[in-house]
Amino acid sequence: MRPVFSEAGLQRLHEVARGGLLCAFDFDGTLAPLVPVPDDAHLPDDIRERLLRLGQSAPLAIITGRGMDDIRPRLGFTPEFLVGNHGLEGVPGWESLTAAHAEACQAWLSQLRAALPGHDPGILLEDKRYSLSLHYREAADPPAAARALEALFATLTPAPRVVAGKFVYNLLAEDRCHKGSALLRLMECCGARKAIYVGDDVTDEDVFRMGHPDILSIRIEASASSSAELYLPDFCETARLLDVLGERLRQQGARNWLRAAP
Ligand SMILES: O=P(O)(O)OC[C@H]1O[C@H](O[C@H]2O[C@H](CO)[C@@H](O)[C@H](O)[C@H]2O)[C@H](O)[C@@H](O)[C@@H]1O
Repeated sequence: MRPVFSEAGLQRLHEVARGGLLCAFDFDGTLAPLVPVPDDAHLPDDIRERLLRLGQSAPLAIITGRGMDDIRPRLGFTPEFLVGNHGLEGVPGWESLTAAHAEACQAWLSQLRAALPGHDPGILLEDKRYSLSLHYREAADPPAAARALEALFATLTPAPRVVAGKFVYNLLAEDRCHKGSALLRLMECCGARKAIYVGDDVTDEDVFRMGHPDILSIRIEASASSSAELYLPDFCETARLLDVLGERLRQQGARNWLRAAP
């Protein structure tokens, strides 16, 4: 992994920052700072303004683990593509696949609601209809809560795909719909030549590990185990990345081809 703000990193950024680029972002930890309570997360005004400016030069996609009903009001603007539930919701053409996910979630919900009262009260169950998140950031003993949750997941039927994140476990139905396949589908839908994808967590690795030659992947925070090509040291550098990317696209005369010319 190389830093974005290095000679080699900027060269890669400049290579992709031309017409035909789709700019895609994760939400929590990438566009919005992480906060202890998931419901308190918000998009900072200065990031929203930068995204609106960037959106004049390239189509925007937000691909988040949150449900669609949750993410939409947090943005305060409408990107060309909004994908929720780690790629399960909002991808054009995939609408018929969601019913099986909803059914699996209902089964897990009733089993978890019966079992969770015996566990740390700091564990938070987030029902996102097509996937579930179990947060343990606020547990009295987070490592013990994580171990107890993992043991509990092993008893669930049908067996979920468990993806660990930042003080969270995501329960997903086994499927090929994930952030990586969602991004490829969005590129196909809008005819994007290249994409840039910025994310910070484990489900973003579904994009990074594809190693797709037309996708420049950027992780927030360096990590030896990540497959992302470049990194930003922390969330505070997101604004700078949006500025540099936007400026470069403007210099290249790039236009958001999905919007009518002004
Ligand atoms: O794919 P993302 O947009 O990054 O969403 C991933 C999960 O984000 C939220 O949880 C995370 O952010 C919370 C707010 O900062 C934080 O409290 C929590 O510890 C993090 O795991 C969201 O609640 C989940 O539904 C998303 O899957």
